[in-house]
Amino acid sequence: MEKQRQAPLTESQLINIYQELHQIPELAMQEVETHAYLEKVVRQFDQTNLEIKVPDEMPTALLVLVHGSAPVRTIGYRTDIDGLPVEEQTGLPFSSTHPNVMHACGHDIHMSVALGLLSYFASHQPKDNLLFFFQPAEESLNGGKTAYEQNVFTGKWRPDEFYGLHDNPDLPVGAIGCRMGTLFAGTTEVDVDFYGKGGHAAFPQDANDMVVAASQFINQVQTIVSRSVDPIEGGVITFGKFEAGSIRNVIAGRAHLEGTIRGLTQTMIEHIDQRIKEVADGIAQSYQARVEVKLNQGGYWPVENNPVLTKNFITCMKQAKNVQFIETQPAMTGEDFGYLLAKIPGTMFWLGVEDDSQLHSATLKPNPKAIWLGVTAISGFLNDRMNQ
Ligand SMILES: CC(=O)N[C@@H](CCC[C@H](N)C(=O)O)C(=O)O
Repeated sequence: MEKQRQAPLTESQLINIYQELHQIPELAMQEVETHAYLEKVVRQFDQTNLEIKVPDEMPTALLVLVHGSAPVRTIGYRTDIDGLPVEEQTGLPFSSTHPNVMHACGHDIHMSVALGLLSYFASHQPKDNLLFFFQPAEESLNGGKTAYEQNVFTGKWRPDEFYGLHDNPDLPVGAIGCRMGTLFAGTTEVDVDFYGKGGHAAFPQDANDMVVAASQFINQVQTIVSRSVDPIEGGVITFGKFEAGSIRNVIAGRAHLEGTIRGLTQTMIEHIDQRIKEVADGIAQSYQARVEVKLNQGGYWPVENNPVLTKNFITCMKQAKNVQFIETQPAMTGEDFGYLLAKIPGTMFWLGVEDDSQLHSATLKPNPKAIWLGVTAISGFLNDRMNQ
């Protein structure tokens, strides 16, 4: 018989938590205030079946194990906790209080859902063990991979299967989206540095202008996806950062570019990586410049949903009376949960937050009603899974 304990968090308490978390976004591996907030909330739950671990190797991570009543497995639930270097422009009364940092990817929604689930299972002891992993550094620095490599998931802290969500502004509020196979792309971070010769703006013949070389490079890489990638498979190359020069009348001797490459298979990512290097070398040669290309995939592997667990997840969500389930297409967003799913089988899925703004936008305003709907849908699934 399940023992009733202290009441789980209510919808309005969870929305309040979301608004408080929204105000304190922090960048990858710097999530000190967020970590303290999460730990404070978790310690207010009924502790009877809870065990908390803060790994020495990753002090902003938080693991909470809910001991089951008759466990046959440990089910993992992962949420990311970091923000982005974006200056918020939502005008919300609970906007970020941290200059130039914002929860522009909805990780505040993710954390609130996880806390809702955890508070529910702290009050209603699950049958299986449940492991909640509050993961730092999803947006950069691949916190998932780092945690795995630092043996955070050892012994009783290793889940047998892993689940995690990402919010989606294009889906109706509270809808659950998922698909068999690849959900998200793999990504590679790419840095390109062109080195030439600075000089006076008036004497271009004595200099070697890297604004021109890097601009040509940017134009030419646009042809990689349009001319070297199978259109049915697709791929993405975006350079979001271009730095060169210091003043109008000095020719820049250096240009620095930062971008991201995306593909739905590892083969495609490696193909695009190779073409980037070739284009950069060609530009360097034609402009008599030197170029350095650095590619780093880290843990951003394609997010491959496990066939058996995902079929079960989709079936359960489709059958749930209170859940709107939508079968989605693969997306070119990246996620270091892809690395964890390559090590531990599981499923990633979307939670609709219905908004006109896109992820990573300064005006993103996810609909907070998604939190309660998400908690209801996912706790239903987890209870279902534990009875199989
Ligand atoms: C869901 C989402 O937006 N994820 C990020 C993941 C970052 C990937 C990595 N830092 C890169 O840029 O390659 C995304 O940008 O898709």
